[in-house]
Amino acid sequence: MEQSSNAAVLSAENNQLVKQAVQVHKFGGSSLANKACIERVVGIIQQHCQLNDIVVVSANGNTTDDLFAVLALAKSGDASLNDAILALKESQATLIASLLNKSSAARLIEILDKDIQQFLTWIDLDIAKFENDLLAFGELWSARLMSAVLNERVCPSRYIDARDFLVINNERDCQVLYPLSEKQLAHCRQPEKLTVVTGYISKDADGLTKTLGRNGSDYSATIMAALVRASNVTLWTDVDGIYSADPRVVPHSRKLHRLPNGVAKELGRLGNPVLHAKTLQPLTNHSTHLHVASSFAFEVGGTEIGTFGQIAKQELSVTYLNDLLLARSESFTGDRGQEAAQEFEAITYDVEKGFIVIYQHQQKALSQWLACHDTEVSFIPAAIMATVGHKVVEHGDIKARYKRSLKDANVLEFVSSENKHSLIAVMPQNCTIELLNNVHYDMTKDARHIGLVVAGLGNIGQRFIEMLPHQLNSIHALENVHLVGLVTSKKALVNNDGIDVNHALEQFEQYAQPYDNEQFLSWLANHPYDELVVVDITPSEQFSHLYRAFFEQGIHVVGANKWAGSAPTQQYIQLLETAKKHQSLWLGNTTVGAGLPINHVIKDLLNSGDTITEISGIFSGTLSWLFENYDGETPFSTLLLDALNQGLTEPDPREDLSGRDVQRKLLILARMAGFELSLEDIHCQNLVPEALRTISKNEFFNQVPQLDDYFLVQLQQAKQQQKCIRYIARFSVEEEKINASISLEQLAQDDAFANLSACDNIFQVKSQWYDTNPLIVRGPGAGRDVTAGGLHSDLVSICQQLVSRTNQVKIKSV
Ligand SMILES: NC(=O)C1=CN([C@@H]2O[C@H](COP(=O)(O)OP(=O)(O)OC[C@H]3O[C@@H](n4cnc5c(N)ncnc54)[C@H](O)[C@@H]3O)[C@@H](O)[C@H]2O)C=CC1
Ligand SMILES: N[C@@H](CC=O)C(=O)O
Repeated sequence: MEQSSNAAVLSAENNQLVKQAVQVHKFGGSSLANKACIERVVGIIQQHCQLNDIVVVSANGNTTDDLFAVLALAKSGDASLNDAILALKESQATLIASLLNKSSAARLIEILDKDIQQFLTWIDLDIAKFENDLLAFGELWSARLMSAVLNERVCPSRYIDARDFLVINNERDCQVLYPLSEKQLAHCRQPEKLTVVTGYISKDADGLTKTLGRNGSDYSATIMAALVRASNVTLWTDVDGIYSADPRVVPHSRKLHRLPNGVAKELGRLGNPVLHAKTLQPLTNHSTHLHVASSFAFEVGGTEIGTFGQIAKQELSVTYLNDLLLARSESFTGDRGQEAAQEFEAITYDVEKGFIVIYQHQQKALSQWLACHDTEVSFIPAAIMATVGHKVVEHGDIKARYKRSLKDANVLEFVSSENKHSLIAVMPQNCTIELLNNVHYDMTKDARHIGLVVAGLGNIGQRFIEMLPHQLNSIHALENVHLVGLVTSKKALVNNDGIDVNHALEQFEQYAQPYDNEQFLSWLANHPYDELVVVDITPSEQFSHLYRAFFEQGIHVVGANKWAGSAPTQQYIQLLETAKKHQSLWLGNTTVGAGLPINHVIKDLLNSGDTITEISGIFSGTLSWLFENYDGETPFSTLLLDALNQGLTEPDPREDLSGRDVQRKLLILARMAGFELSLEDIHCQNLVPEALRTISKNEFFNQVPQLDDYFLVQLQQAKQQQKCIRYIARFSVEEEKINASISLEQLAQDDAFANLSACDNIFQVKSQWYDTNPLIVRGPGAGRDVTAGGLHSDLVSICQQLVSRTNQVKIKSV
């Protein structure tokens, strides 16, 4: 088979990456179940691994179960043993032949034959002595095959049987003898070959094969990370992360993008199906981050476990463990109770009340332990349900909510865990799926973390930020909104743990860094929130070109920027389609009339079945303000600079005077009203003299008095006829013919468009229902407060819509 283009990255001669920190990638059995799965994994390795990384593998698919079955048949002397061994051999041989070229396959099948012979010899001798050796074949075959496939298709690779270096004390504790294992591993690794290591197996000091127990391969991966001081471990599995409850039974569980170490450990201890407490043990002493990601959807971001700030610390999850025992005894009080809890790694306990909760299989051992203490004990079947979150026991409100949500359940005991990360309810019956769903709903219904990125910190952007603290504190829909990014044309400040909204602009000044769009988009693609909203308060066409990439990533946009809404027709339609396809929301109400609700009016008429036939009025706050104030006494140019200083005009006021700004607004409204047209279809009278159109903005300001004569003449001519001048936009449809124009008109002094407060916009809408007596929306159409306020209104509206969204759980088996 041909090598992929990525193979070069991993080839020995051309490897630039060897010196980067080592990463460990672990692939579980379901990720390696068949040819297609293994090929997917090879693709992941090509994309995500460097040559000096370590790949840890579990046994392919159900191989371990099959080996256990063979073991059981061998022990019982069942007649079907030979058939079972043959079937196992066949399935391995088929897998090998499907993935490798003929000669490599033949070589591996020959070794497989020898392994099977070895099986048979052990069975003849005494299989009970070789149980672990037999089970170890699952991982051994898997590692051997993966390494051969990598050698053939990707890069030089070598597999290592973990028993050649990994030594543990015993199977019960599985404590690694680190110095010895580290030394032995160093001998086994070859730097120019990608190492594939068997998960799940190890040996003890006597050289006997030992397994690492349930989910042992995950533990193998983190042990490997500790041995080589890896920067990162990725557990590639069949779920795309850790959820706030088991997503197989709680469909509305949320993915937890980032989990603090302590919380993850507690979750593992209390029954999370993906994480196991043992897995996290080797990572406690150094700064390795752990990722859980799906090998079936590797483009979807998984869960990162490590050290994080405030936002990640707010996450809550609900977990449970059934089939436990609640043991009560005098011996479980005081120091002796502590001792028992430690000895049996109690799930929970209370030394004042004298109880501990353990697994049912521990009953015998606990009874033996108690026998020496000569005290009464009572055992009752029990289950626990826990709400887990960073220091959750310190939050009285969460505690109260948890108790309320369990008020109808028969809870025997509530316990706050010692590490403070869980509130545990002990119940005398197994926890039902229904109870789990109800409690999960109660505990997490408000949890939906929304990241907010603000692009543009000028005139309007700064006001938006100033208003933000009050908004976040007072609007319920914004409860879980976190400011995480600030962007201008030159610099960006991004903080996954949140930017202090009260000092956002100062922090931007202090910490923002130069950036480029690629960096920005790559950060957005990997953001750790349930949703991300970008608020575009730039005047930039270039920034509007990023919308498509935003939408492709499911990011929502609130825009004051008029470029995207008035883009060429095909581009605009494509944007709408992309947003729809990826369920991205896009609101741009401030692009027309600042905060005025003209967009709501038009949408409502259309949604109700009306047909719009005309839209006309004054759509420029700047030009409204100028012509309402211009009486020929103060020069027009002085007024223009005044409007600029009040924040009414576009950053370059020629956008207003040229009619371009109004042209865009008319186009946006006409599109909203359901018509397909482009800027070129709108005839526009440009009020900027030719000589001032193409010069720089600064030069324009120097020469701005050149405007004065023209406007004085226009005003005088109008006055001679007892009229005034106003810049009017008109759009109408007659027998499917569209007329759209913008021009300086002379209006009678009592015209509806001639008597506005300075800066007001007026929108006159005619429709089938509002025909002879048109509908009018009027009010301030520009300015810092109304525009920033309008943007906040859009943000609230998006967040309200997002609250009702449920997560798409991506699990292979669901
Ligand atoms: N002034 C008003 O009353 C209204 C303004 N608007 C719109 O609000 C937007 C902002 O206007 P102002 O605040 O007056 O502009 P401004 O010029 O004061 O500020 C613009 C900001 O955008 C940033 N920026 C420019 N290009 C960028 C890029 N490519 N990437 C990232 N950031 C970029 C600049 O660094 C600056 O921080 C404009 O689109 C304007 O049309 C909309 C409704 C009303
Ligand atoms: N410059 C614009 C600002 C709002 O879009 C205007 O004056 O209307």
